[in-house]
Amino acid sequence: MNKDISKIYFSAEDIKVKITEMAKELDAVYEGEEVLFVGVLKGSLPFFVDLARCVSFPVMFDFICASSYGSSTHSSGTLKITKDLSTSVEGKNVLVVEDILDSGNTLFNLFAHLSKQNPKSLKLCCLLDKPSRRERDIKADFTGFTIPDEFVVGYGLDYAERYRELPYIGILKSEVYENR
Ligand SMILES: O=P(O)(O)OC[C@H]1O[C@H](OP(=O)(O)OP(=O)(O)O)[C@H](O)[C@@H]1O
Ligand SMILES: Nc1nc2[nH]cnc2c(=O)[nH]1
Repeated sequence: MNKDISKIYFSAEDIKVKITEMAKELDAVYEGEEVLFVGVLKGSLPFFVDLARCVSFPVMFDFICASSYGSSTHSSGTLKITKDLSTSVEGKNVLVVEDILDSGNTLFNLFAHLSKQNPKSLKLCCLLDKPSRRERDIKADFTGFTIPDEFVVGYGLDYAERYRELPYIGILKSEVYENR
């Protein structure tokens, strides 16, 4: 285990099992449809590719690079889009694929941005949900794990750009961010 992690919350195997369950849920909703998966970079990347390979319907890929955190464990509340989508979402089934829904600031603002572009449908799929920290009225249509108010890293989730490569999701030792 990485020395900065105090506890593994979800192992690589736990994540794999959960993604298989989520893919079945998605298959039931999107049967016979083509879906544009919109990955919110950078944190969603591992989840995005693993999920896309597990579903049975045809998937198109696009990515938006949006962040409201920077090098902090608290949301700034404002969304910075550094790379927008490369295709139009108009008339398409759009599934936004995210690693975590926390304050809701990022996804609330992103949904406002995407819904203006008239997609056929617009839904949200998050691997993790931290409802106790919500500041905006937003819910995921598909959720993997609901977690308490702890800052987690790994499987795409970073702290100051580190730990994204870990195959599991764990809790970062508080001294790592308290000592910065
Ligand atoms: O609900 P919120 O409080 O807005 O938090 C959720 C957002 O925080 C993380 O992104 P981050 O801004 O850290 O960027 P990253 O994906 O590049 O790590 C995560 O990927 C979500 O986009
Ligand atoms: N790495 C990480 N990024 C987040 N963004 C919002 N919540 C979190 C979290 O718990 N961990």
